[in-house]
Parts: sequence; structure tokens; C-alpha cells
Amino acid sequence: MSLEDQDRRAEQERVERVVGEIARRVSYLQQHVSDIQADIVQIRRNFWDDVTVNFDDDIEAAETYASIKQQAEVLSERERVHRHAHNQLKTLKRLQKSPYFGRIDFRAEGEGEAEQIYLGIGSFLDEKEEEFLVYDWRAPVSSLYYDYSPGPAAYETPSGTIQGTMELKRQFIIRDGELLSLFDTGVTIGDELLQQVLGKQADGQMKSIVATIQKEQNRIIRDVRKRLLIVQGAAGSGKTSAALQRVAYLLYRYRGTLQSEQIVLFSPNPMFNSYISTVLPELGEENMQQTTYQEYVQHRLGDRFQVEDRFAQMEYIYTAAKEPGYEARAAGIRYKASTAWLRVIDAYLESLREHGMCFRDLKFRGRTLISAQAIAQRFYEMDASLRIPNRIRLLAEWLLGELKQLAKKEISRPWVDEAIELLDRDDYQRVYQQLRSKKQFTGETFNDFDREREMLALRVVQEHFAPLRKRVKRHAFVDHTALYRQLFEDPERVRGYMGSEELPAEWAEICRQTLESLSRMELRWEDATPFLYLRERVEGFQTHTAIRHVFIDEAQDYSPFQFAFLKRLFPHARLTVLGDLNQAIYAHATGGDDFAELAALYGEEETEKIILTRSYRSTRPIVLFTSGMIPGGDEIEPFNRDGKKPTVTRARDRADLIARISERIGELQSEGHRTIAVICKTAEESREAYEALRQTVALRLIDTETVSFEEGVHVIPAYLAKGVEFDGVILYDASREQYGREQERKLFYTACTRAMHELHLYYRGEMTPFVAALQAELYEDVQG
Ligand SMILES: Nc1ncnc2c1ncn2[C@@H]1O[C@H](COP(=O)(O)OP(=O)(O)OP(=O)(O)O)[C@@H](O)[C@H]1O
Repeated sequence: MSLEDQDRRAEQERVERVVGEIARRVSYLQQHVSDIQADIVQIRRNFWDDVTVNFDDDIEAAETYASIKQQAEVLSERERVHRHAHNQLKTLKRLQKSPYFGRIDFRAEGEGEAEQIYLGIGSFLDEKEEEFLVYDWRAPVSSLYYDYSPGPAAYETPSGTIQGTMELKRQFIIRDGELLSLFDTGVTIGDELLQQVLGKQADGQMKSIVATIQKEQNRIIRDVRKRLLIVQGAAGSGKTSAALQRVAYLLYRYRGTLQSEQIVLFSPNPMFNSYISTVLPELGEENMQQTTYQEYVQHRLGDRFQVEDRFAQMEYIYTAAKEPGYEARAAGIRYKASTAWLRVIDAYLESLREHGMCFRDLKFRGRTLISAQAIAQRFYEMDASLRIPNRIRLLAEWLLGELKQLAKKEISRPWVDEAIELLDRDDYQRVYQQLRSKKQFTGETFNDFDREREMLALRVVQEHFAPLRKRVKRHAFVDHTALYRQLFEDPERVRGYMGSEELPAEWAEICRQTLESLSRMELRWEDATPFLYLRERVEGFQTHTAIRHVFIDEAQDYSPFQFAFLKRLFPHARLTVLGDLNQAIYAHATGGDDFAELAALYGEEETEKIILTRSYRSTRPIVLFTSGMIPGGDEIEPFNRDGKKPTVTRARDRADLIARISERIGELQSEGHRTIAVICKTAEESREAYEALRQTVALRLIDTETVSFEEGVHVIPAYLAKGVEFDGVILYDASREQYGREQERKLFYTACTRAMHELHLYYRGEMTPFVAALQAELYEDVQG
């Protein structure tokens, strides 16, 4: 038997031995879990039998309370043990199918023998709990696997660096407990394995990449030194993947202190949430909190305004170029996204300490009880050194006091008599009891009647004042809308709040447009964050102090203003920010070529930046084609996976276009591709394509409301395809008319880079200049 065969046999035997051990542990745990489950059912069923309930006096009540609490604690302890065992069981069942994917033999300096370290998605000890049969991929020693090839190697532990030599590095594919293949690897983690993984068809769910994490991705996963980690990475370079494995790593490294609820991921759209939702559970971890920035802002703003959807803003930008006011709106979007605008608002807030606060009258039954002017006067009578939020709190207290006085005056009004008439018997009864208990009856019918009326009246007024008091407690007397409006009422006003910075040339028109939408109680997307920021600063920022880690994917789509806002929202969190400036498709994108403004957020000392240039998603021909469209594209390094060249087809007319696309979808399906997207520029175009294609192909139209990502054929606007990928991509209309303006380049690039295995472009008329400028050998030109 050759050495290779011997090795293979030894490994197969080890797999069998480990799988056998796991199976034993699984059956033990299964029994354990069902015992605890029975316990829990028992405790729940008998909960009230085991507590003594007695509320006769205070002492008895306290004892009752203590006994309920004790019983509840027993229950919650059992439930915790159950959860833990259940999770352990889930991980073990996964390990049973594929216990590990890698092995390294590492000889630490000064040690005689190398230790064999097998890596899997969770750790597993032998029966005596002495030897690790499998190490968790996140254990300190496991990083050797990702960072080194055989030779000198080192890894960090909490107690320092361990130096040594890696004598072997091996990869396995084990399925259903059977060793399918193994290879000893060199420099990078097995191109062979990566080839296999990347060559597969997508099934609508993102996969974990733990078996093939690359060295530069490993840095993203494990780097915890700085407050802010910025990842600038090419399309398909594994930013999202690395981010998710990083979440798993953090949960492992800080287990005991960090819970998944303390991690938030801001994702590009609701569908993306469904796309990535299985990665962490696959790794035996719970998902972090997920939201989109839009959802979050809308939630905070409440329903006072109709808040524009950010995709609606984008739709406007890409479809309304010929409408009047377009340039001003576009300039406004850019300006309101900048930190210059944030500084204007800060200066404005500073000036509000002296004058200009806006309040609302406190009205009751159409009458002004306390005028906005009186509120403002009180506000400015307060100590000027007090911060605005503190003054507002004091104002609220003062207003509640005033309302109390006003209620007393109100009781003599005629409406109160009418309201008393409408009271029911119970109310009378209660007042009567109250008077009796306070011994306020004089025995003189006349007086008693007066007192009773007085009490009933007060009761009525208090009841009617309740919503007013609620409004005061909610600080509804502060007119935030007017405060924001004020910034635009006189276009010259903001000049007073700025240093040497310039306003956009279209400022007067921007002011007019903003006022117009505010008067309709509509808040445009570009105003949503600035408005919220102003309101929060006036009211006192509500922050999320429990959150420890914030992840922001597709970060190029956030404005500097939004980043500054996010920084304030999460004062105790570390930020991991991942983006690709070449995919910046929002109108507020400033066109900068690095994340300089973002890097300034926490200062150089607290910022780490990692650049990923290797692209894994698409085949080599697709990467070569797409990277030619963007500046600096030659730095993008395709992973060496072969495939067909992209095709570019000119259709004679619309009917020809639809027929060719339908035919292509059929071909892609017969080749076995499971996720196929017809990518359009906008929602408008998507609807049109969908209507035309559905006659011949079964497909699904994706819009902003779509929350699940599935296999099949989709018609989707490019901006909703952000972050996701498809086996085959068809560009519905790659003409100059659709993608002719420079600002459409990144949208076009984003659409094309969604393709994993095949990319096909169609157009009528003239081809987009972004493709026309490429070397002809990068694609196959098909003329209709
Ligand atoms: N180390 C790896 N091993 C296996 N697959 C990988 C690896 N890195 C990335 N991939 C795969 O490459 C594809 C792209 O990864 P991902 O979506 O994380 O990239 P991205 O940088 O977020 O892309 P984009 O910015 O274009 O949305 C995914 O299918 C992912 O599974």
C-alpha cells in the first residue's frame, strides 16, 4: 500500500472513530434533553401547587411573592440548561455528518512532537474530556490553518504568541460521516476545494465559508483591536461572508459576556436578511439583530410624516432626469448627506439656546390654554447654561404644574356641567365615597351638594385634561417640524451657521422644494436623518447602550451624515463597516475614492482598514469583463475559475429581445442553474420586463416589499440585487439610453457583478458605452 493510501486509510479510520464517539454523545444528550424537557413540563404543570399563595397581610404577600419568584427561578434555570443542551445537540448532529474539514500538525517551539489539530464548526472532546478530537475553527490555535502554509508559523493566545512549525496542512471533504476526499495543501487554502465550492449552483441561501476562509478574510474575522474596522473590498470578495463569520467568531471569543442580541447588522434590503439568515445557525450560533437603515429611521420617526422610501428616491434619480427641479433635488440630496450640513445643524442648535425655539400652543377645546409664546418665554427665562434637552424637561414639569392650576379654573365652565350630567351612577358613587372617607360632609345639604359638584367637576376636567398631560409628557409642545422648516424659510439664514463652506448653487430652489414637501407632511429621504438628528439633539439623544457590535454592510451607500448619526446612536459599540466604493449607487455618493470621511469618525488610532482585492463570486471571464468598467479595476484579482465569456446581444426590436431572453432563460435552466435573475435598471423597467416575460417563463417580480430570497427566475431592479448573487444574470437593457450617464456606471457594474457563472447582456439601439469601451475579446458579441 502506498503512503498515500495508508494516510487515507488512517484518516478514514479516524473519521469513523470520531463519528462513533459523536453518535454516542448525541444519544446521551438526546436522553438528557428529553429528561430536562420532562422536568420543565412537570414544573410548569405543578407551578401553583408548589407555591403558597396568601395575600392576607403584607408579610404573607411578601412570602407569596418570594415563593413565586423562587419557583420561577427554578423553571428558568431548567429552561436555560435545556437551551444549552439543545444547542449542543444541534452542533453535534452537524459534526456527526462532517466532523472536521481541516487538519494541521503543529510543533510548538521546544516541544518534541507535533500536535495534530483537527478543525470543525465546533469543538469536541473525547469521553474523558482530556483530548480535543475536534477544535472549533475559532479557537486561537485554529488561526494557524488560515494564516500559514507548512513551515514556520505562530498564533496569538491571550497569554502571548506561540511560535513553532507547521508540519502538515490537510483538507477534507466529509459528507454523512464518510471521507470523500483529502488533499494536502500549500500556500493558500486549497484552490481545489475552493474551486469545488465556488463552482456549485446557488440555492438562494448564503453558505458559511469556514472551511475555505482566506488569509486576508481571516484578519477581518479576528481583528478586534480597534473601535472601527473598515473593509473596502471588490465585488464578490467575501465582505458579507467575512462579516458573518466574524459575528460567529465574536460570539465564540466573548461567550459568556456577549449575546447575539447585542450585535446589530444593518443590511441593504429586507430580502438580504432572508438570503443570509442560515449562515449563523449553520455554524451553531443564533442570528444577530438585523434591520435596514430605512426600517430603523422610519421606526424612530413614528408616523407623523410620510417618509419617502430610499428606493423611491433612487427611482426618482434614475428616471426623472428630465423633470423640472431635478438638478436642485439631486444637489440637495448630496448636500444634505454631507457633514457640512451636519455642522450647520449643530451651529443652528447652538443658536437655539439663545433664541428661535419653536413651540406649539397647548390647546383645549379649541382654546389656547398656554401659548407657544408663553412657553418660549419660559424657556428663555431659564439659565442659559442649561442644555436644551434639560430645559425641555423642566418646561414639561412646569407645564404639568400649570395644567393643574388651569384645571381648577376650568371647573366653573358650562361644558363641565354638561359633562357631569353625562356621568354614570358609578362615578357619583365613587365621589360620594371619597367625600365620606375624607369626612367632608357637613350635614348641610346645600354645602354637601356644592362639594359634591366641585369634586365631580374636577374629576371631569382631569379626565379631559389627560390627553393634554400625555402630550406634555411626550414633549409634543416642541414643534420639531417648525424647527426644521425654519432652516429653509429664509435661504440666507443658514449662511449665518456656516464657516467658509459653500452652499450649493441651487440652494434657494432646494429650500423651496423642502418646504413644499414638509407642508404636505412628507419627509423626503434626504431629510429623514437630518430631521431625526435635529429632533434627537433637541430632546436628548436616545442611544442604544447595550449594543456592543454594529455591522454595516454595503457601507458605500451610507452618507457621512448617516455615519455620524450611527456613531452617536451606538456609543458603546465597535463598528465593522464593509463596502465597495465602485458599487456606490445612491445619489448622495460623493465619488470619493476611499472611506476617508468614515475613517475620520473615530480617528486614526482607533481605525483599522483592510482591503480585499480577490474576487470569488464570478468566473474569471466575468471578473475580467466587469473589472474593465471601473477605475482601478485592474487591481481586482479574479479567483481562477473558468467559465464562458459574457455575451452581449443586440436585439432587433422588443419582440426579438423578449424572445431571446426567454430562450436564454430556458438554456440556463437546462444547464442546471437554479437561481437566475433578469436585472433591470429600475422598478419601472422591472415591471415592464416581468409583464412581457411572464407570458413564456415562470418568474417572480422582486420589489421593495419582497422579504424572501428563493431559487428560481427573478426580475429585479439592480439596486435590490445589492449584496446577493445568482448563477446566471441577464441584463435586460444594456443600451446607451439606460446606462449612458457617468452616474449610471456604478449601478451597471453592480448589476453585472451579481453573476456567479454566466452573464448575458441584451440591448436595442446602441450599446452602453461602459461595454463599448471594453476590449472586444472580453465578451462574445452577438448581433441580431
Ligand atoms: N473564502 C471563501 N470560500 C468560499 N467561498 C467564498 C469565500 N469568500 C467568498 N466566497 C463566496 O464568494 C461569493 C461572494 O461573497 P460575498 O457575497 O461575501 O462578497 P461581497 O464582497 O459581500 O460581495 P458584494 O460586495 O459584491 O455584494 C459568495 O458566494 C461567497 O460564498
